[in-house]
Amino acid sequence: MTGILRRLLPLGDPVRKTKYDEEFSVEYSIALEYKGPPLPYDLPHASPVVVGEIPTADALPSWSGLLDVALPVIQPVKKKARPGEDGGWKFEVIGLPRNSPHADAKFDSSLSIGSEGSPRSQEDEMLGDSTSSSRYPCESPVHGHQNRPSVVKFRSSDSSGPYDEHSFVTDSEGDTIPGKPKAQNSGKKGSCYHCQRGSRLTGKEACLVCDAKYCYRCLLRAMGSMAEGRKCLLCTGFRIDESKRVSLGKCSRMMKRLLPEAEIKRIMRAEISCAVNQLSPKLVFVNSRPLNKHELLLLQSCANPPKNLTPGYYWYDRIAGFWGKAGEKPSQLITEQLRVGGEMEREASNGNTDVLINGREITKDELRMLKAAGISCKGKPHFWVSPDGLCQEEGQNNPKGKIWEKAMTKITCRILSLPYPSNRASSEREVENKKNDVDYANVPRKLLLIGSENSGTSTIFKQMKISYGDAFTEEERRGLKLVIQSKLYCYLGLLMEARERFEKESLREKEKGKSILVECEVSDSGHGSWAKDSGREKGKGLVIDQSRPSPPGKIIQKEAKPAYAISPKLKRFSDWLVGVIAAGNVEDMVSLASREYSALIDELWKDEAIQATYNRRNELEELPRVATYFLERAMEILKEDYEPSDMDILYAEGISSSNGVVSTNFSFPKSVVSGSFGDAAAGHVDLSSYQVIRVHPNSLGENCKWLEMFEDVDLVLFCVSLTDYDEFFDDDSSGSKNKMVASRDLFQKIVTHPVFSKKDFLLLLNKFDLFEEKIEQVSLTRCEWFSNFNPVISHNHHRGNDINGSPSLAQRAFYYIAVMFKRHFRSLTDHKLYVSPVTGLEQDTVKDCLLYAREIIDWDEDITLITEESSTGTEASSS
Ligand SMILES: Nc1nc2c(ncn2[C@@H]2O[C@H](COP(=O)(O)OP(=O)(O)OP(=O)(O)O)[C@@H](O)[C@H]2O)c(=O)[nH]1
Ligand SMILES: [Mg+2]
Repeated sequence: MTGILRRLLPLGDPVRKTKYDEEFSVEYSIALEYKGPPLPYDLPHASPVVVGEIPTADALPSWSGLLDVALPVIQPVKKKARPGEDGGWKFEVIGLPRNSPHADAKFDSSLSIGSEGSPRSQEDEMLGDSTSSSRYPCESPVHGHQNRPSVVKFRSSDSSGPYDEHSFVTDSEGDTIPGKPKAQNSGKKGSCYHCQRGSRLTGKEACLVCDAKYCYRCLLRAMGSMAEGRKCLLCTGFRIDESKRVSLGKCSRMMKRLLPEAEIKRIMRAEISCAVNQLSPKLVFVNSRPLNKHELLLLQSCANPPKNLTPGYYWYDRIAGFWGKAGEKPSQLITEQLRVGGEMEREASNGNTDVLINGREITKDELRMLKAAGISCKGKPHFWVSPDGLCQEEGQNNPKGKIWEKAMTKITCRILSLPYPSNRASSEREVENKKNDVDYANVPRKLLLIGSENSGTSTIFKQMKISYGDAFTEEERRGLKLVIQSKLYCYLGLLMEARERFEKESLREKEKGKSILVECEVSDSGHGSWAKDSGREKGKGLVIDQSRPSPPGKIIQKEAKPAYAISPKLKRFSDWLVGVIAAGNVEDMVSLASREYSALIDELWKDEAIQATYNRRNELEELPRVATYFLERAMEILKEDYEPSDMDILYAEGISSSNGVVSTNFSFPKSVVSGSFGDAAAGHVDLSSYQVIRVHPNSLGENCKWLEMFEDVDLVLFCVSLTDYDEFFDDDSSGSKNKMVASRDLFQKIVTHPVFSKKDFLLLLNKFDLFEEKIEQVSLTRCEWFSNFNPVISHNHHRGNDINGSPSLAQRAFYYIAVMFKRHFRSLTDHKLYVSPVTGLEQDTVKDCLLYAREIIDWDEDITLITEESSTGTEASSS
């Protein structure tokens, strides 16, 4: 033991951050401080949790969590209901994670927020004892915590996986997700963990985290809105019990009886897609090495991925594609040649036959399978097996036969539970092999798509995928839906901020004495109702005679209500929304409680002040153009059952919420034979497959170190937004920095990275459509790098070629920029830079880029071939 943990103190009072309406959920932010012996790490802050759905009287924002591996589990136990008092949460230490250096530390068993370590208050007493039936969900004897001792002993884990069930793991983004021990039922065996009624035979649903099981009547009370799927309220935010991963998204009959279909769909989707429930790469060991997030992604997104991948130790034969659990025979044939995990060891599958396949000693069952395939194993040979099953002894060019060709192999594999390639895959391979003896000839050409922030790489990637790649999966669509909905809230937030600005402006105008008059129609009661097209300024001193009543129906002028003002209720909501956006919590809010707000959003969007702000959107620089596309359909998009169309996906700002590495595969003719892109049916066409991998610069790590992952790409597509030339951002080192110059710097970093020293680069100068508009308004010389741009402009010039056929201003500027990049590239390398204009939102221009990319790759391969042939020719003649 290293010391005694005295108490957890709040850093100031818990703050009720925002509360904008009684009937909606409340958000709290709590910060706790550790007072004790020094710890070797920083304490994370508790993140606010929004609890949706629970009615006000019972609303109890629940938060519970491990502060860190070595700190105790704490959870709120009671709300002090003193009127006019904010917060007032009492916390109780309920246990310690295993392996904690403080495992035998002593705790104050009840710790109060707001009044340090105070004993139970009168209010506590009034609210009742936590051991009896309670008013709040988390006070109830869920998990059997009703008689909480100061330190709870956890049941030890029986898991043999590479993780400690209660420790923290990092998710795919490197964030820490706490685990939780199994709940213990304090009632009789087999009863509901909540009401403690029923028996083993009573239907129950289990929490994915702590495995507490609830009966039909208690399920919703215990699990609330199930924002992360089937988890108790107190388990929200915790990672799931890995043994339950296979049941993610699989709905039980009880849930079907309990909830409407749409609700079940939402819950199941949340369960599969929410960030905390994702498999952590660090828990998957391949050939004795834990994966990183890129490797896990590669493994999960390959053509033939491992089925039901859960944390554990696996071995993988990269050459033939065999995959199995460590120490066991192969269970599957997955896509070969994936760069994941470490090197396969001889003992990987615990074989004891002295016969080796690709360096692994095979098991007895595999030996039987080889015999059934007619492959002689006399003399304990070491085989080299290719993905198509071609078997030859190491170091000899003498094929022993193909494993998968014999009918007996299939039967033997069935009997011995060994993997066998699926019909489709094996027949495809045969066709391919017949077509071309070299098996690796059709390995996809890899294109790496990268560019600085906002350059349009995700739009181009999506355009490629929609047009030629594999369709978006259900999961990808769900991710995109979250991206679209979150961005929509951000656009609304921007409008709110602008509204406030406009309101202040108009008040200032008013103070100066200018009044705004609007036309309105007199109603039956003699009052004027506001006309829709309000806002004509009439100047100072225009007096309206209010004493003479006007007849109904007559159009009169009256002073406008303060423009851009909104009701207090909308103002509260607006402030709250802006706060959520500023705190970067939009996605959580969308996935947890979005539908609670739809009525308010509807009201807000229809409000005159917001509409008036929206009508001035051209003045809002920070509001992207695509915002219009989504805002006009706000209500449709924020609905629960909204399914984004391909167009919505294309216009969305991003590909997934994590913005990590994404890839797509497609095929199109190898050379320009058919004349039609991707048209395999037109005549004899040699198809090549391609893979486009899009990487966000933020995920490249310090000094772009992750670029090493892409050493095998055939072409780098570097994307630059042409409209960046007059845009600036605040840079830590150099103050305000031009975005085009920043793009050039990133380009230089990538071009000069050692793994790319011999790579071809195709520069995509994107957003040509916007550039054409901008260049007419803003000179290219706004960017210091382009200060020499001085085109001779014809008098007849207009957009597109002028009437004499000479290039337009935009085209000249484009060529100039292209030349500047080419010169820069030349100064860094000894080869040529290819450049293409593109408009990411237009399919044709993206298609042209792909055709160009194909030509560069094909041409490069031809040149290599010619060079190789001529050099072997020279050798032959000289010898
Ligand atoms: N008009 C127009 N807009 C474009 C074009 N390409 C991209 N955009 C828009 O520009 C914005 C940024 O594009 P993205 O594709 O998200 O850019 P990105 O490189 O993925 O940027 P980050 O993910 O923010 O780093 C989006 O709103 C796109 O809709 C284009 O060619 N023309
Ligand atoms: Mg983007």
